[in-house]
Amino acid sequence: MARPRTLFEKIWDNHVVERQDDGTCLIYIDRHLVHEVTSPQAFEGLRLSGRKVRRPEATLAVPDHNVPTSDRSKGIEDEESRIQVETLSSNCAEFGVPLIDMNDVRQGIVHIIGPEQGLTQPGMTIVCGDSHTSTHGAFGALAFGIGTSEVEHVLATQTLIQRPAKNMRIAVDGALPHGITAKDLVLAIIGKIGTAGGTGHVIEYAGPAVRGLSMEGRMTVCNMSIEGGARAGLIAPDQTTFDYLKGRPMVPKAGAWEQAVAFWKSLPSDEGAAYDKEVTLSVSEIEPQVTWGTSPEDVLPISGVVPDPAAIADEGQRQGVERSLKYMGLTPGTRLQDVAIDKVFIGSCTNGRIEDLRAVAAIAQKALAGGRKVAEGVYAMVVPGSGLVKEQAEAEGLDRILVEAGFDWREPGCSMCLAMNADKLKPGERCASTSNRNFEGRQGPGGRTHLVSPGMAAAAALTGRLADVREFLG
Ligand SMILES: CC(C)[C@H](C(=O)O)[C@@H](O)C(=O)O
Ligand code: SF4
Repeated sequence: MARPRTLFEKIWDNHVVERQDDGTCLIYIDRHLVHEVTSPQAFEGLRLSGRKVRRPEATLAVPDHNVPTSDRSKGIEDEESRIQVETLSSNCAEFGVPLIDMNDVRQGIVHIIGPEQGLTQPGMTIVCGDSHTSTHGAFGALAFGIGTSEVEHVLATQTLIQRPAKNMRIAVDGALPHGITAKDLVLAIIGKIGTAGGTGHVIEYAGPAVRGLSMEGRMTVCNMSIEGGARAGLIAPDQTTFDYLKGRPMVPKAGAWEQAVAFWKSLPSDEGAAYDKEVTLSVSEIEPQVTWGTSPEDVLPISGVVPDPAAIADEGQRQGVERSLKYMGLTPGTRLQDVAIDKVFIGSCTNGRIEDLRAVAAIAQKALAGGRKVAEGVYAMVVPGSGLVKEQAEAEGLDRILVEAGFDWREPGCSMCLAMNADKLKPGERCASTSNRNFEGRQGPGGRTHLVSPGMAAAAALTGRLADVREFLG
């Protein structure tokens, strides 16, 4: 009998074009997503060497990082951003690459539109010049970020030179308690394994708590694999996956659909497949999570207090925490729930999907019923992950609830996840954010980021401090 293989090994084996003695492989790439930040030099490289794009139909481009989230009819005010976005358009026109442009209703964050359009499918290899390409692993696709020179290589050849990653399995037991989401789950995982925990590995998430997640939740988990140091995240495809994909524009139709599903069902890891590293976590007791420092692993339950560096024996670690607290403007021992915030950012490829916006609107509606709105002095923005997410939210009336409750309803894009557009924190401002990185300056120079789930971000907006979302749930 054949050796039992993991999901990762199956996808890898299916895509090897050539294997060298040292294990390095040339692998075939099924889909290539492109955005404006990491593609200009790649197209320039093609131009200089007189090469074409090998498979334009397997490539899809969209501007997301530099687009404004305010009215777009006047174009982009910031010159650098405007040039980035215009360059993407002209490169796509020149090389015949399909483009969803800024004014197309399907425009959005690259990792939101791939799944939405059905470009992302189980068993595929998917790359993009962006670290959060790991998001697509939620569908059981091997998806990872690449650098600009690799973007050029894939554009020119539809292949990539890679060494196989190691296999890591994270099994999540139990069921998520009421009010606890995929975001809390992945933050808790990173808190446990650390930001280097997955280094050199592809993480396969398994266990009942993962199986019980919606596709949106699975994307949130896989999205942050990169923050746990992993090359990619993977979740075996199942009925939840097939139901999400069915009928999407780019998935196989009619007879080809049944064939595709039959193949997808062969992908999950075999019984007895070996992993290089295994971690088990139980979530039945976990609380909503919130980061206090400048790394995603600096995470605690909302009932916690700001850690005290004096209690840390290791000098390097102690200095790291001291530096984080200084940057974050936090005092050891402060209850996290007493930390006042200035801004709230709801969006990003981690939490900018329809389910996320529904969770926020549900809390806003409860608050409104109790006569509450976004707290005095707090600015809370909601940035849908794509134009289609925005349209869906508006069809459900979520925007009206949010606006009535005092939230700002914006146009889709990366926005204040990394502040490459006009949406930025001012120095010293503190933000509850549904994004994935709380690095120094990530949301604007001197800005302070606390990573939370959408419900927690809504609770922070309504109370003006880091708050426990469960206070708002019946
Ligand atoms: C700009 C881009 C290259 C970057 C990434 O690779 O992830 C960005 O999307 C981010 O989230 O930091
Ligand atoms: S939303 Fe944030 S994390 Fe996602 S691609 Fe954009 S900048 Fe990167």
